[in-house]
Parts: sequence; C-alpha cells; structure tokens
Amino acid sequence: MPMLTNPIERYSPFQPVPFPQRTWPDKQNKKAPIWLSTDLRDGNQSLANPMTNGQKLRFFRHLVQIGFKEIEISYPAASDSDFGFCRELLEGNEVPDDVWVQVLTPARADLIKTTFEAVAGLKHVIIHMYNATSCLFREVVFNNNRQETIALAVEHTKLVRELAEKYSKSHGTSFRYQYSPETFSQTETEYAVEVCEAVKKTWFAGQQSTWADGRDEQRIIFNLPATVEVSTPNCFADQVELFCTSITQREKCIISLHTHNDRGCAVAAAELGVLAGADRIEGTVLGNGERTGNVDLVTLALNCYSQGFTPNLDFSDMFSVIDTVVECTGLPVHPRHPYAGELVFTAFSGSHQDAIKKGLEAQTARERKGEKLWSVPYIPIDPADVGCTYEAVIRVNSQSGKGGIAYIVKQALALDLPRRMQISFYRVIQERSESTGKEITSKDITTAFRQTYFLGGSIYEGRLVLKSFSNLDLSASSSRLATPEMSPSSGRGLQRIQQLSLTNAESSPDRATNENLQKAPRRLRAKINVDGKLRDVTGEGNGPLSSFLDALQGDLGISLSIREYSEHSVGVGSDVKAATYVELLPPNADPKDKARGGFWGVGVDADITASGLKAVVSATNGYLVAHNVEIAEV
Ligand SMILES: CC(=O)SCCNC(=O)CCNC(=O)[C@H](O)C(C)(C)COP(=O)(O)OP(=O)(O)OC[C@H]1O[C@@H](n2cnc3c(N)ncnc32)[C@H](O)[C@@H]1OP(=O)(O)O
Ligand SMILES: CC(C)C(=O)C(=O)O
Ligand SMILES: [Mg+2]
Repeated sequence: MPMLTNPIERYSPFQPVPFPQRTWPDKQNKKAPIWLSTDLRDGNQSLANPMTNGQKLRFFRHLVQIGFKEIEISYPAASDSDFGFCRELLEGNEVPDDVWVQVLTPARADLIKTTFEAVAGLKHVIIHMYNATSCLFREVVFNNNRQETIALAVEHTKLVRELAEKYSKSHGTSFRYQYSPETFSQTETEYAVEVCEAVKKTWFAGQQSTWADGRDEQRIIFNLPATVEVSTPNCFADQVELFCTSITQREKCIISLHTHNDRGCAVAAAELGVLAGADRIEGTVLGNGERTGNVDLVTLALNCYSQGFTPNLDFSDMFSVIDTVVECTGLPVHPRHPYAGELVFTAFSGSHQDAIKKGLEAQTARERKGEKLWSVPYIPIDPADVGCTYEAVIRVNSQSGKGGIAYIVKQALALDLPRRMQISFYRVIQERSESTGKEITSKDITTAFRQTYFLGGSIYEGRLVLKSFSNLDLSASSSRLATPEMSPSSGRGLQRIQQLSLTNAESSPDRATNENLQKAPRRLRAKINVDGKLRDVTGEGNGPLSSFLDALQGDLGISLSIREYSEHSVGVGSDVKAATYVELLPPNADPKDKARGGFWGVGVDADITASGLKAVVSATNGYLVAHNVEIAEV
C-alpha cells in the first residue's frame, strides 16, 4: 500500500548550518564528559504513571551508587509530589556532599519561586531554566519575536539570580545556573548564541568579583537540547561546534547536550557533540524519556569504557541497574538494548559461535600469561565487566554450528571434544533443534550428550557397563598387574585399589596413544555387565585398549577398531581426571560409513586406563544401538 502523502509535499528537509571550519571530524573522545541523569525529571515526566516518591528515592540512591555527581531530581512546580520529593531528599539527608541536585523550571516567575522554595536548604543545587527559542515555538507557542524571546530569558534569569543570592544567604545553599534554549537544534544557531550571550551577561552581572579560579561551580551551564531530533548527528555536531566557538567567555561556560532519540541517533549525536566541544551530557539510564527517549547513558558510558577510558560511572552490576529501572519506570528493557539487553552477548549462529569459542580460548590463554587486553570476535566488551556470566554467550538453535555446541559441552562438563566428535555430536543436536524448531538449552545439550554417549549413571547406561578390570603386563622383564583389580561393589562405578599417576593425562594425544595403544604385550581381564548379566572377558594386545577390544571381539563377538584417540586432563591438583575420546569403526565399514564418521565414545576417570576403557565402552554402546547387534552368549 502506498504511503498516504507524498513526503516532498509534507516534510521539508533539515537545512544544515553552513560551517566548513568544523574540526570535530578529526577528533577522538578520550575523556568522559560530565554526566547528568535526568531520569527523575525528563524520564519521569514521560511515563504514563509517574514514579511514586518511594520509587524516585530508590532510583536516586541507585544513581548515587553508580557515581552520578549531577542528578536532576524534579520539576518542583509541577506537582506537590515533585515539590515534596525535594524536601524528602533534604529531610532524609539523602544527598551526598559531592552531589549536585538539579531542578527544572520554565521562565515563569511564580514557578521559579516555587522551585526555590522546594530546594531551600539543600547544599548544592543547579537551577535549570528553559524556554524554547526556535522559530516554530516563537511563532506558534509563545507568539514572541526574537527580542521578546530574549527578554523572557533575561528577565527570568534576573529573578533566578536574585533568588539564588537570597536563598544562599538564608539557607547556605550553593547555587549554579543552567539555561536551556529549548529546541536548540531547530533554532538558528547564531540566534541561540545571541540568547545565551544575553543570559550569560545577566547571570554574571555584578558577579565578576566572585569569578576567581574558574571552578566548575562558578560556570554557567548552557544546555543545548535536541528537544526533537531532526537532523543527522553530523549536522548537530556542526551546530554544537559553531555554538562552542561563537560563545564568548567560553571558559566561564559548561556546554551541555541533551539529545533525544527521535531519529534513533541520540547516542551518535551526543558523541559527535562531545567531539564538537561539549563538556557535559544529560540523559537517562537505559534511555527512558520523552517519545523515543533521552540519550541512553549506559550506552554512552560503556562506549567510553570499551574505548579504554573510564566513564566515571559504575555499571559493573548491570542486573541491579536493570532491576531498578524496570521496577521504577515499569518499562521493559529490549533484549537487544546495547550492553544491557539479555541477548547482547549471545550468539545463536554457527559461524559467530565458532569465532567466539576460539576467541574465548585464545583470550583465556593470553590472560594466563598476564595479558589483560580484551579481544574476542563478536563480543566488544567482556560480559564479566558488566556483571554477566559467560553462560548466555552461546545459545543453540537450528542456526548453530558444532563450535557453539562444543563450547556448551566444555562449559558444562569440562569436556573439550575433538573436532570430528564435535561434528558427530552436532548432528545429534541439529536433528533435535530442527524437529522442535526451538532453542535448545544448555541443559538439553548436556542431557543429549549423556544419552548419546551413555554417561552418567543408570538412566543413561548402555547395554555394556564396565564393572572392573585388571591389566597384566606380559613383557619379559616384568609380569605384574599394571592396574590392579577394581571392585564393582560400591555401586559408584569403578573402584580403583591403586591410583595410577595421571601425568600421562597431560601428555599429547600422540604420547597418550603410544602409552595406551602401543605398549608391549598386555592381557586385560574385565567384568562387564552385558544386557544386565555379569560377564568375564579377556583379551590381549599391545596396550589396554587394544587388549580390551580383543576381549570384546573374542568373548562377545563385537568387532571394532580404533580410528581416533585423544585425551586431556580435567581439573587440577588431587582432583585431576583424564577425559578420553575414542572413535571406533567396524572393520568392514564401507567408505560412506567412514566418511560419515564412526562411533564416538567418551570416558572420564581419575585413572587414565579406566577412562580409556570407559570411552571404548561408551562408543561400543553407540555401535550396538545403531546396528542393533546381537551379542554372543557364552
Ligand atoms: C522539553 C521539556 O521536556 S520541557 C519540560 C516539560 N515538562 C513539563 O511540562 C512537566 C511539568 N509541567 C507541568 O506540570 C505544567 O505544565 C506546569 C505546572 C509547569 C504549568 O502548567 P500550566 O500553568 O497549566 O500551563 P501549561 O502547562 O498549559 O503551560 C503552557 C503555558 O506555559 C508557557 N510556557 C511553556 N513553556 C514555557 C517556558 N519554558 N517558559 C515560560 N513559559 C512557558 C506556554 O506558552 C503557555 O502559556 P499560555 O498559557 O500563556 O499560552
Ligand atoms: C528542558 C529541556 C532541556 C528538555 O528536556 C528538552 O529540550 O528536551
Ligand atoms: Mg528533554
């Protein structure tokens, strides 16, 4: 369906201010701006159900905890509760000495007076006065020409000054003044400068003598709002740079930005505006605010952090930030919200997962060597830095690949599957996710892993269960038990009488293969439960595994050979275990079977020989199920 109207007839494009002298494109942000949270004012005024004062207090305390030093607490003339909140903060002694509270008032005498009454007695207060300066507002809302608009600002700045002097004498409050030419970005920039010059002159009139060392407290704050975002961020940045370079006595001014998100560019506009010379940003935590919201301070602050400089705000406990915002505003956080959404550190797609898995492994290896620099594909910041675990980094659905699934197995079971086993297990999960069409949870994956490889107690037992074994070295020099008999009696699986050293477990797969498969002649005896009946089997070979396979063939008629073997250690110190992986093939496997892969098994045990035998049993169970094999009776 076509749009209702022709946009050429309905909307006029933004006319950028010509400013070829701009310097901001060549600059880089290296320092955090001053932050002001307007959650309790702009954020609050845009809620269908404004916050209760209890919610505001909770929010205020959290803002202090995050590290905000400037907080707009209310529009005191709006309502008794807005007024009352200021008094509650005072009476509850809630405002730390290094925090400035800010209150908003229009340029109306009665409302300015109410505003001062509300904050009388607080220690550090920024009085924030606004009037809209754009042509549209001058003509339509105020019916004022340019001079009348300036006069409105000047006249009420005078009143603010008088009251500030009065209340600082009577109540000891330190006041600062902030003036916003509301709708700045729609105002002719040179005219916005003219208004602010007049305001500045009025504010500083008679105060020159007190201007000492240019401390922030003495500066006037000019807050330049993109009340409605109407242009691309580069045009806004030009307006900001033009303002910053045109205003006189720049050293006596703090230039603040207040961007809204109507075109979805509030963050970009604020960042470019800082390049263009602004010192301060007003916004809200997670971006609540009029219409599409104020600029999101979480995103801005963590953008600083990810560029390697401190934002001076602490978002290391993102969950509690989200809790506070959701509980106080009643607004949800989008799952893709930068840094805070529940999906922002999560990858479902296979190639992302593969790169993340490799990246996290490389990161861990670098960190072991003492290097801290974060560099992981697809994950711009370490989730741990905002209090998130790695659990959600990789989640699995039909778009996922072997790398992601292997990552979850590694996280959950500490098993680092060999590449071809990853491919084999991926097929199992892929089938499940395609049949359900849904996400497969980490628990589903570990359950499937236990089922597929017959691990983890009676629920996932296969037809063969190894109960005990003895492993006799037949070499000429010594004829002894290499691994003594194990008792099946405890019901906890294999029991070793003598613990083998597990140094082998840390050796390379090749060395381990030599140890286990090619050692000089052995005889291996084992007790195996076969379809519920205990059977004795005996075999000989060059190592325990080949002896065991010989036993399976000779006594049970199961003929399999090892195609791939690998192992690694799990855990550290006295708890270290060996994890062994084997791929078995029937000797007569046709090339198609070979190409598809054989039967994989995994075993974990404190004894490396036992872990190898368990892996063979695990893979054999897979083979028995897949081929519905009859097992020879004695
Ligand atoms: C961009 C922003 O976010 S600005 C902040 C906006 N926030 C709020 O408005 C929340 C709090 N506001 C309120 O509770 C009320 O609007 C009040 C108490 C301030 C005023 O209420 P009312 O007296 O009923 O007036 P109303 O809200 O209709 O205000 C419009 C009047 O104020 C004038 N006005 C609007 N803004 C300003 C301003 N910044 N300075 C001076 N006058 C202003 C309008 O021209 C209009 O005047 P008119 O009645 O002579 O035509
Ligand atoms: C009061 C001003 C700063 C405002 O909220 C805006 O212009 O968006
Ligand atoms: Mg606003």
